[in-house]
Amino acid sequence: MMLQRPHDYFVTGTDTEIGKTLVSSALLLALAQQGFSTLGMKPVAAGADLIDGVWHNEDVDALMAAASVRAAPELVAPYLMQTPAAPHIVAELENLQISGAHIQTCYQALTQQADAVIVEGVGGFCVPLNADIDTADMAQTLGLPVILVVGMRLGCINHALLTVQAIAARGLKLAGWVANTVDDTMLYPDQNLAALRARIDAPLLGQIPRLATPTAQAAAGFLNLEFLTH
Ligand SMILES: Nc1ncnc2c1ncn2[C@@H]1O[C@H](COP(=O)(O)OP(=O)(O)OP(=O)(O)O)[C@@H](O)[C@H]1O
Ligand SMILES: C[C@H](N)[C@H](N)CCCCCC(=O)O
Ligand SMILES: [Mg+2]
Repeated sequence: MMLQRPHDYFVTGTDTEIGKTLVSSALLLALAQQGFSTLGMKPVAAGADLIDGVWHNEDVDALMAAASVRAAPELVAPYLMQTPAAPHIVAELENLQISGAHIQTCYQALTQQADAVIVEGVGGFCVPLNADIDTADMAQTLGLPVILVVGMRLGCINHALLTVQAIAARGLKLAGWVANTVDDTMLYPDQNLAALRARIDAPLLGQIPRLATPTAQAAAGFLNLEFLTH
């Protein structure tokens, strides 16, 4: 059995497009500020553009830019698919067999190259990867503590609490959560945050406002990893 690495985490979210990549990139910077070498991983990426003959995915590029060391793109993003849609559908269309064992092999190779590896999921916690496994299985296979990004908008309380239940049901530890402002016109933002704080038994690692320029640096300024548990 592999020894638990103290600074590796699996980042999931309440939905797609709610700030997982922004927070993962910010975590990479915040951990580097603490003196750790860092790498990001996006095992399953759906949506890519051909630039100068190379397929690029925005999340993968962002995670590689925020990492403190460079790793081979095929380890950082072992399954990079062209179409921005549900991964199990795209994988089938692109004739890709997504394998949890291969993802684990790539993750283990990355652990040889950095003190901290931050793995970003795809979409929410229970997104299928093929007929047999979903992202929750991937987190379980990697055995990593989970950081939950809650996209703060109306409806997020239910999504967050269901995700917390699903993480616990997989026997995984919720190491912390981040409140990321998706909709800054949401009514009663403080009360929504309080409702989540009262119900999520894990530290709140930061509250990120709607940023005019959503860079990893700007987001990292709103994170406090002091209470991050493993
Ligand atoms: N706090 C914020 N302020 C301003 N823009 C934000 C904020 N959080 C996220 N965004 C923007 O919203 C978009 C979605 O964020 P991000 O890519 O991090 O989501 P995601 O959860 O990783 O999505 P996916 O499911 O596609 O991986 C990006 O354009 C990002 O820059
Ligand atoms: C393309 C997008 N940005 C994500 N990478 C994939 C999101 C899949 C969501 C599937 C679902 O829950 O319905
Ligand atoms: Mg992302």
